Amino acid sequence: MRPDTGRNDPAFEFRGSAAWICAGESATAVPRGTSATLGARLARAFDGAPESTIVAGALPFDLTEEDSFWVSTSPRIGGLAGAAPSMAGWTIREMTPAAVYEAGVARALEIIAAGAGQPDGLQKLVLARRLEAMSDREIDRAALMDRLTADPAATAFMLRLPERGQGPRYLAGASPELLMEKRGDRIISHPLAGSSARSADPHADAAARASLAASSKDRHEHRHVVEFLLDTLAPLCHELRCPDGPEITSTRALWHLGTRIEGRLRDPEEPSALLATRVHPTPAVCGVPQARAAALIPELEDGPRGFYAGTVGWNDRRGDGSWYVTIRSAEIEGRVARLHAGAGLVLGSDPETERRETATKFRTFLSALGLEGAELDTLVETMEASR
Ligand SMILES: C=C(O[C@@H]1C=C(C(=O)O)C=C[C@H]1O)C(=O)O
Repeated sequence: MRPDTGRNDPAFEFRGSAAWICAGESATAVPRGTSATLGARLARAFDGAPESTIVAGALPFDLTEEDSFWVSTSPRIGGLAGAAPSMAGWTIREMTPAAVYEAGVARALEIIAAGAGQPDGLQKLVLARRLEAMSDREIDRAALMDRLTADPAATAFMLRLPERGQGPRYLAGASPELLMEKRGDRIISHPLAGSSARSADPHADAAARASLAASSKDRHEHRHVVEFLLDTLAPLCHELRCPDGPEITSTRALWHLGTRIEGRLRDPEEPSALLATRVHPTPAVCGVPQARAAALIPELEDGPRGFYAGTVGWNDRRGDGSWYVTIRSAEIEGRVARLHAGAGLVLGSDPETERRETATKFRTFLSALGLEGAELDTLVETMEASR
């Protein structure tokens, strides 16, 4: 059953495994700007607004580019969703051919190898590739949102973006990664890094889980993210804790290494949207050192990330809210969905394995588009096999 969100096309909508929140009738756009002015724009949006007001939005990967925010004075909030109507008729184009992606990975690995042992050498880089899915009809966003909700391990989102002249544009996805949640003075971040494809065969699935748990390469990849978050959050918190090592978490398509980090803020007044900008971009989507990685990404990728690998979320009057890493996502414009997927590279990564990982990561959104079963398996296998 679909949640009764009151309207068919809200400016924003988030659905988790147990609750949903979406814009009411009165959503208006927050004036656009970059993260440098976000605090002031949030304050203005909440100034004199009713208690129930919520601001929701998306921050791009590159925080010097403009974000996209909505304010709703009468958001609708409720308990659970469900079901998945079917969709059909897709043409898929790999915008980043396998060979181009692998060449980018190989180049990044050379840079990592050349910097090994040097204090400011590149240690980790997340490289993404692109895919376009074109439907033979206008994409049914309500059906898509229902299908994105199918995985209880992820939070589904659909958010209207500024138009670019080809009609309404949306950011949609099912993110399994919590960047920042704030309730009062308590914060949680649950980074993921280190991945392995799941399998329909229970034995193969258990083996994939076990080999991820034992993989020192993946643990190394993961440790970068946790260390970055602990270092960034430490000055903001008077209490900060996390388990000694990562746990295994999963979505329907992937096993991941994950670590739940919890803290108590020194300044509980700081809005969750701004806390999200402080920790973004983590090495789960960028790299180490951060500035070096952020400069290399546009050089080594074959197109701009836009809102991919940024963050989406919402923020209420008290500053409480939840922000998710914009992955397993796409931009939707008319009949076209533009997908991105990336993989973290460290010393010891292999270009072909990383390319396979991106194919698996595309699976989440492609299955939400209605591609499933043998059709989806064949598509992902072709992507894995193509050269
Ligand atoms: C970059 C993506 O995912 C991120 C990278 C991961 C990895 O490299 O193992 C795992 C989870 C995410 O933090 C993506 O899905 O596009």
